[in-house]
Amino acid sequence: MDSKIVYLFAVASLVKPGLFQNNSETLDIYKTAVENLHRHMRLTANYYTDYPDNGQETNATYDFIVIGSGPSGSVMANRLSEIPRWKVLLLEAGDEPSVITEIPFVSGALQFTNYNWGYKAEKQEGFCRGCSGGSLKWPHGKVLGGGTNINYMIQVRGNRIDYDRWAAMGNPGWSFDDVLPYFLKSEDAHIEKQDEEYHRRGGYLSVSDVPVRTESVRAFVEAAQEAGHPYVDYNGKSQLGVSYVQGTLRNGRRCSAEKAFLRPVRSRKNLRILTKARVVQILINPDTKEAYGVRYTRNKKYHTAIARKEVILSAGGLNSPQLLMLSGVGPRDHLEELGIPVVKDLPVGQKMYDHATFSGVLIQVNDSSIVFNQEQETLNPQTYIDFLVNGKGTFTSLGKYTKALTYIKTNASTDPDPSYPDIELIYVGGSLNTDKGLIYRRIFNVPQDMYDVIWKPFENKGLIQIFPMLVHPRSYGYIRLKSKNPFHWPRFYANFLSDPENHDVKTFVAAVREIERIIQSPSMRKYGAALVRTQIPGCEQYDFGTDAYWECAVRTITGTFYHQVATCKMGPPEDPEAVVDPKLRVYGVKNLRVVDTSVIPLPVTAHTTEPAYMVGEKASDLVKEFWGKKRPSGRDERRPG
Ligand SMILES: Cc1cc2nc3c(=O)[nH]c(=O)nc-3n(C[C@H](O)[C@H](O)[C@H](O)COP(=O)(O)OP(=O)(O)OC[C@H]3O[C@@H](n4cnc5c(N)ncnc54)[C@H](O)[C@@H]3O)c2cc1C
Repeated sequence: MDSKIVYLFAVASLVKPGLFQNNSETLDIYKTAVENLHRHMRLTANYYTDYPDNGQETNATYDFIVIGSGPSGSVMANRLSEIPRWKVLLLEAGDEPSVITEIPFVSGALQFTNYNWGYKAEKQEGFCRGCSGGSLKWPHGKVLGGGTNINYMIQVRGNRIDYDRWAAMGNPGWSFDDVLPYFLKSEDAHIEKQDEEYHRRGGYLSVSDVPVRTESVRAFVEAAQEAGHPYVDYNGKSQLGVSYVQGTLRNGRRCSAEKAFLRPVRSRKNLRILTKARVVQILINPDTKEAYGVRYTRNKKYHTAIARKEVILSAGGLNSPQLLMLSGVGPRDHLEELGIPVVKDLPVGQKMYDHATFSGVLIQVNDSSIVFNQEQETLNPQTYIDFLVNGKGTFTSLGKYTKALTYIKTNASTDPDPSYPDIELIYVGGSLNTDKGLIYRRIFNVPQDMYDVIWKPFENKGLIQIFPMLVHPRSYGYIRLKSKNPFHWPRFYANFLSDPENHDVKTFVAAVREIERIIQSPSMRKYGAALVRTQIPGCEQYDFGTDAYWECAVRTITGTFYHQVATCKMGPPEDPEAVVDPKLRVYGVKNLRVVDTSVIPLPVTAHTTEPAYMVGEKASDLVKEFWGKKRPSGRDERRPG
C-alpha cells in the first residue's frame, strides 16, 4: 500500500472519465476508495455543480461577455449580473470542477489533471539548471473557478505598501485604503487570532484557519517568535511576523471562486455560464477600435457572441496577454512578424513578474513523530470520518501539509520602508519525500536521480522543508506568441534570477541565513533541528553553506508559486509599459477591459488569488459606475446557507 496512496486522490479522474492525464494501473487499488469518498461527499453536500449545458446560439447578444472564470472573472460575472436588466455571458475554456477538488489535501495532484493548462516556461540559463528538462512547470487553472480550483488556497491580501505604491505610480483609487473595502466585501472570515477591523463576516468567500496543525508547525511558530518574529494576523495591521496560514476554506473544504461566486447565482435568468467554451479572438472593429464580441469554440464548432456594452477579459496572467495579442493588441513588431493585423500597438506581455522559490532548504529533526506522516494518516479510517463528517483533520490541510507563513525583511533588503518584507517563508510540515517523491517531486520538477541523493535517504525520517518565496523580485520575464494559431501555447520566458545586481539571489541567500537562525531557537532546537548538509548535485564544487554554494543551489532547483503578474500592466497614460488605464480599460480600444492578475503592476507581498478577487470587486464597481448603475455601497448579496 505504501506511498502510492498519493494517487488515491489523483484518481479523481475516475470520477470524470479522462480527467487524469497519466493514468496508471497502479492506481486501480485506490479506485474503489475514491469512488466511495466521492459518493459520500455527494450525499453529504447541499449541492454540487452540474451547470446545465444550455447550448449556444451563434450571434447571441449580451450586455457583457466575461472571458474566463478565475477569481476575477467569477466576481465580475456575479456582480454584473446583479443588475437584472444586464445580460451577462461567462465563457470558460475548462470543465466544471469535480467534487474531488474540494479536498484541500489533494491540491497538488490536481496539477496532473485536465484542470491544468499544463504550461511550461522556456528553458533558460541561470535558473532551474537541475530541473527535469531544465525548465519550470507553470500550471494554470483550466476549470470553472480557474486557479482557485487547483491552487493551495493560501489566502493573503498583501501589504499596505503594495497598494500604496500602485497608487503612487499614477493609479488613483488603488491605494490600500481604497482597496481594503473590496477585500472586505468578498470576505466571510472565521479566524481565531485576527485583527478585527480588517475582517468581516457575510461575504461570498469563506476564509478560515486550517483546522489541523502538526506538532512541528507549532514548534516552528514558537521558534520564529523566539527569534524575534511576532505572531501576526498577516491580513491585518502588520504583515511582518509569523502566523498559521489562513485558507480559502468552508467547513474544511475548498472554497473556490466557482463555489463562492458562481454556484449561488447560477440560476439567475440574466447570467449564462458556458464551460468548455474557449475564446480564440476578441472581435474589435479595426476602424472604430471598438470591441464588440468574441469568437469561441465549443463542441467542436466556432461561435460568435456579441457584446452590446463591454468585453471583460479575465483569462488570467498568461492567457489574457495571449488573447489580446491574437486579437491584434500587442507589440507591433511581434504581431506583424506573425501576420496578425495590428489594431493597437501596446506592450502586452512585455513584462512578467512571478514569485520564484527554491526547494533546497531541508531541515532534519530527531523526532519523526512531529512531522506529517502521510501513510499513517491516509490509511487511518478516522482521517476520513474527521473530514467527511466534521470538516476537520488531515484532509483539510492545504496541499497536504499544514503550513505557517513568516514575512521577513532580510538584511539584503534595500527598501527604505522598515515594514516591507522581501521574503515569505512557507513552512510545510513535511517534505518532497513525504509522498516518496510521487507528486511534489514532480511538481517542483526535481529529477529522480537528484531526489535519490537528497531526499530518499530521509524517507520515513523527520524531514521538513521551508520554501522561501521572493516577494519583490527585480528580475522579470516576458511572453511571446509562438504563432497566430490560438491553440498553440505562447512562449513564456521567466528570466528568474537575472537582475544585473544579482539582488534576487542575494535575497534568497539572506533568507536561508534567517531560516538557519530561526531553527536554532529553543523550540526547534529541542528537536535537534539542523539543515541537511547533503550537497545538491551540480554544486559539489562549493563548500556547503557558503554564499556561492547557496547561489548554485538556488539556480539549480529553482521553483515558482505561480503568481504571474503585470503582463497587461495597469498604469497612467504616460507609463510606456501600461496596457490598461487605472479603470482597467485597454488603451486605445473601446469597450474592452482586462480584469485579472495580469493588470497588477508590481509583484505583491501575497499569493495572488486574494488580490485577484479584489481586482474583480473593484472592477465591477468601475463598470457599474461607467454605465450608471453603481449600487449604494454596502449592499451585498450574502451567500446562501
Ligand atoms: C498550482 C497553483 C497553486 C497556487 N496556489 C495559490 C495559493 O495557495 N494562494 C493564492 O493566493 N494563489 C495561488 N495560486 C495563484 C492563483 O491561483 C492565481 O493567481 C489566480 O487564480 C489568478 O486568478 P485570475 O482571475 O487572474 O485567473 P485564473 O485563475 O488564471 O483564471 C483564468 C480562467 O480563464 C480561463 N481561460 C483562459 N483562457 C481562456 C480562453 N481563451 N477562453 C475561455 N476561458 C479561458 C482559464 O481556463 C481559467 O479558468 C496558485 C496557482 C497555481 C497554478
